[in-house]
Amino acid sequence: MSEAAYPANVVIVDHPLVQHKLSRLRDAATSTAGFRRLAREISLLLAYEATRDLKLEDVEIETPLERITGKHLSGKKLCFVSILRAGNGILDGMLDLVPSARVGHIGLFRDPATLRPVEYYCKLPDDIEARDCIVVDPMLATGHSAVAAIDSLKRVGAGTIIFVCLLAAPEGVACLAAAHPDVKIITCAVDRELDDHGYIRPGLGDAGDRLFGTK
Ligand SMILES: O=P(O)(O)OC[C@H]1O[C@H](OP(=O)(O)OP(=O)(O)O)[C@H](O)[C@@H]1O
Ligand SMILES: O=c1cc[nH]c(=O)[nH]1
Ligand SMILES: [Mg+2]
Repeated sequence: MSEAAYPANVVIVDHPLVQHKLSRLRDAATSTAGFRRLAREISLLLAYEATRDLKLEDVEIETPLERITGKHLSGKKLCFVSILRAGNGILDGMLDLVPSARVGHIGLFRDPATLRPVEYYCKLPDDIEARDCIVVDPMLATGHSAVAAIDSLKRVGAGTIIFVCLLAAPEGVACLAAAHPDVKIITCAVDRELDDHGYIRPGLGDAGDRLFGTK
């Protein structure tokens, strides 16, 4: 997928720090501890991009020297939604930047034979319909997991939804954009292709296993 062919709702974060950290995440020699730390650091930078359209309103502030009109956040409150388990590797960095956000968890694993997601857990804030959601998962491969998670959020009436990942495959971008054209997709890169096992190539391997050291 050439850059010109991306759907309009795709944002590639080309900041030098993000691209540098992404290369270190891709490197097979990066340790579990290093991978986890890098995922957290890069997520904080992605959170900066994902929150750039938050609404502001005027607020009166007394500085030590004078009274001014400043700005503070207004509008809908935020909820981060982590697609378990690898989403938790992104969640921590996001919460570093927005510690007051509520958090939902949707547990999905990909059936290795069908590459279809199987839901095993869902816990969302009671007031989800009053919140905008940032859904986090490091990998957008076929796109089926992201579509299933966003289907669940829309069923319970979530507000605006943004999807944040580290890496996407062209197939995943196309699938998510077709199912949910209203959802902005923020990623560090769109890689070449999916392989026959549904892995992103060149990719970074299995994000969950690299984050948690399970293989
Ligand atoms: O776009 P898709 O083809 O649906 O694939 C992407 C999904 O695969 C990975 O999770 P995995 O199923 O390996 O579960 P894990 O997070 O528990 O490791 C990844 O974290 C996504 O959730
Ligand atoms: O490349 C991939 C695809 C799905 N899930 C991963 O962790 N990596
Ligand atoms: Mg995994």
